[in-house]
Amino acid sequence: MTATEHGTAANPSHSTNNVRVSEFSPLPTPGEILAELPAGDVLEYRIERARQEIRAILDGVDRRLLVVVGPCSIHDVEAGREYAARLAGLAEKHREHLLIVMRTYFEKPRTTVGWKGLINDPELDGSHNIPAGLRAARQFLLDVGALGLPTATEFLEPISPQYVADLVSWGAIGARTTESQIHRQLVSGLSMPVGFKNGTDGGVQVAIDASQASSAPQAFLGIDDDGRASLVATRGNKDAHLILRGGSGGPNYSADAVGAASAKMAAAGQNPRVVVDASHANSGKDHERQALVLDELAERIGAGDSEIAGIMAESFLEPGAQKYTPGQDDPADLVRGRSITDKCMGWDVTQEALARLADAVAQGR
Ligand SMILES: O=C[C@H](O)[C@H](O)COP(=O)(O)O
Ligand SMILES: C=C(OP(=O)(O)O)C(=O)O
Repeated sequence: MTATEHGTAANPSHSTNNVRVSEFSPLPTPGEILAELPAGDVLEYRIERARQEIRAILDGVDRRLLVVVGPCSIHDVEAGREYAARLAGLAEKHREHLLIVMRTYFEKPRTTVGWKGLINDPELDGSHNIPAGLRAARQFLLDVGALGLPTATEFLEPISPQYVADLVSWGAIGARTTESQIHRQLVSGLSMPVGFKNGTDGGVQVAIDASQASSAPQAFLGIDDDGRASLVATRGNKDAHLILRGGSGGPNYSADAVGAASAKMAAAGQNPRVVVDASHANSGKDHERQALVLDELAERIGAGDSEIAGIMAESFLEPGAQKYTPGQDDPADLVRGRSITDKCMGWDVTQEALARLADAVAQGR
């Protein structure tokens, strides 16, 4: 007789299922949450128009620069709304040269453990009130949309997009999940342009493969609007593209690195125009370096670069970041408008960096 963790091999009626699951808590269905917090015709029209504009920039038809900018993560919706209102002003000011899309990131991939974002833990205390998180994320997207500002997010979970993706104009798959078949399949069915980050080791081939895989039709397991497990058949996403974010070997935003990555995308039959992330490994996660990276990119754009379709930057009301551990730290002690995940550029630096990018586009495109 073999002893096991839960009994003996002689006791076949003992369940072998969900041995390490402590709870299943049904969520409201996507259909229920969408009915509670509907987009409405005006916002749907704006989102579709923003997606078309982003597509045109990625294809080089619209000569503006796509600028995906905003907090590393949304943890305080009220501060996030203030940031959005300020950014909407900049979007209007620079609309001739920049298409500004706000980072509204609600799901954080962690290197090990840590706060996983507003959807997973909206109360920042480890209580994981996911129904409240889904509603908070959706309400935030509605609020930002009402300002006329398009939104961008990372899709990290295969189920959460059903609750929020209709309100998103640009999506990303992160460096830690670009190689995942689940995420590539997901992108093949998403309605907006989606960029794949290169891997955390700096490898771009995984993102090129991802772009190819997601542009093809796929069939996989997912859920429908009623939350039913479903076979999902997709048409493929023709607007997949590459995001260069640097890697463990260092940055990859130099003209040579961008040129090489762009040529590899073209050779694979994928969009050669790329988005360059000034943050993450391209700035060594140093928020002050982000502005320097953006200036270098602006210089090249001003000199006529045609490979950079867009840039990404992490920015919030206050510069830097503050350490926060759910269940240990008190949310009441947090500095308002400062990131609790990666370090962000502060507002003043952001304004100046975007103004220089707009000037560069005016000069070079
Ligand atoms: O942008 C976000 C972070 O870089 C990513 O989520 C990893 O964060 P961590 O290394 O702090 O877990
Ligand atoms: C997690 C992010 O980036 P990366 O996947 O490049 O680490 C991000 O942009 O928030």
